[in-house]
Amino acid sequence: MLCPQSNNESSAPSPAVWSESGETIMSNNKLRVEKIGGTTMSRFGEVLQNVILKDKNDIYNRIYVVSAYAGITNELLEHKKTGQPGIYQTFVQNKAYEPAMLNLQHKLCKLNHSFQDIGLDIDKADEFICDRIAFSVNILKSMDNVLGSGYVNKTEVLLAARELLASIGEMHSAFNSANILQNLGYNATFVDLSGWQDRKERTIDERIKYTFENLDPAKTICVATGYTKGTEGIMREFDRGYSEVTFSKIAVQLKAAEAVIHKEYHLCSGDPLIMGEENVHPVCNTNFDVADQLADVGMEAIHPKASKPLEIAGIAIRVMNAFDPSHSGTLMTKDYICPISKTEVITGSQNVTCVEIHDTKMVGEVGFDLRIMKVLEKHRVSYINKATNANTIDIVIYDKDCSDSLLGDLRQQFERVTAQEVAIVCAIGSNIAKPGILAKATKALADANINILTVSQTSRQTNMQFTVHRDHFVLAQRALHEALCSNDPESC
Ligand SMILES: Nc1ncnc2c1ncn2[C@@H]1O[C@H](COP(=O)(O)OP(=O)(O)O)[C@@H](O)[C@H]1O
Ligand SMILES: N[C@@H](CC(=O)OP(=O)(O)O)C(=O)O
Repeated sequence: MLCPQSNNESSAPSPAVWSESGETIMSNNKLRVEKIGGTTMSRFGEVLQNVILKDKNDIYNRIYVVSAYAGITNELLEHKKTGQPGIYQTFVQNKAYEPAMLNLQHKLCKLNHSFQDIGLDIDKADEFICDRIAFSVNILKSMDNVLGSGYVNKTEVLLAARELLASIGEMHSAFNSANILQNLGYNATFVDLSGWQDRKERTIDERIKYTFENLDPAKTICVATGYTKGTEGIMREFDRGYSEVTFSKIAVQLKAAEAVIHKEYHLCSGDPLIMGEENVHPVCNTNFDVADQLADVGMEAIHPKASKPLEIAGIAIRVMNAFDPSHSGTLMTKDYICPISKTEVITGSQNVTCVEIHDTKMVGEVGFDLRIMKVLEKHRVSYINKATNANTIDIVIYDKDCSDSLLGDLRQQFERVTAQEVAIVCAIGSNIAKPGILAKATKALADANINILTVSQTSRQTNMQFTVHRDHFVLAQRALHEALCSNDPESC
């Protein structure tokens, strides 16, 4: 893989100072808050070497915010991509959740054993997770009883159960990681933001402030749970991918110099799984707008609700490949504009539907679109893309949002409403305002014999989006990458 090393050093703000009320009033020019994703956490031996202990003379002033090991939150709640039910769904459906919890306990203890060689104290780790699971089962039983009584609001209790279950995965991985570091002789602290057995009501921000008030990251490596308990409910507000929200809130509160995300891939010029790793190159620099464009089609280099507060606070995000430690990763800053006009990333989604609303009364009717938007709002559906002409509006939405009731409501109001499963492919860049770049993209698709169903680009010129037949998803991305990204990997 080509690794263009551009100038992507972020400029560090000045040192942290805590006020009497505990607020940080100046930036901490040393502190880095670093999030480690679930798949990466499962290879913790490599994380130790490549990330945490990479430079043994510079290990402090780091707060690691960790996700549950790969697949664990899927088992606790439901599969993030397929929706396959986990323990939470078992609880919701009033089925036997206790054996499922014991099964999970067995799995987590087995996972513990896989970390024995890198220093995990198996007895302590097993005791920790078994205690927490036993206690969680008791809470679930109580919730079950309360639900059975019929006196309480079911939605609220189920939400609390979802919070409790979600927290188990991150308690486990954070406890283990701190324990391994301690056993290797480092001063490390398990920072438990799960609010375990804490009766006091705190918001997420209050809990973060309260927990970090008495910690000095300059003297201890902090390993924090990606889950934070708060009165607003991290699951209710953000749901899956919540570790990045904890990560972002810590970075903002402690005024970190940089917020780093360690993943199993670089943010690349194209999906390595589609283009082949050898055909893509890491993106060195980009901006938050590009990150939002990626998230809109499901490639969450960072959760949009996590990136926004960082963007507002002026904290740069660095996305790194934990398994390529010599590469400085992708630096995202607010104002970055690629000095030359070029496409930085090709991405897309094949889980989308194009809803076509055709109505001969549309032409010239002021506010026609508003009626469509009201139906979408009623069904709480956010659209990815919209294309329009005199009598037709096409709206691209995720398949999971295209329900019969949504289509039914649209059909009641408009002449002809059809839905077609499609794919969306995007050519994204902080500076793609170049005459001919759209022509080059459409030519690449035409040369690959791909018919474009809809096309859209705003005048800000950061994202050219094409809707194509779903069968063309892979071919379209390869064609666009070949035409727009393969020739100038060194130029960022
Ligand atoms: N331009 C790209 N660079 C890197 N990965 C990409 C890109 N486009 C799509 N992907 C895919 O996105 C996935 C990572 O996206 P992400 O939302 O972080 O997933 P996860 O939920 O698995 O962490 C990778 O599995 C990769 O196949
Ligand atoms: N484990 C949680 C939180 C999270 O952010 O995980 P990951 O970083 O692996 O996406 C989830 O799957 O939602």
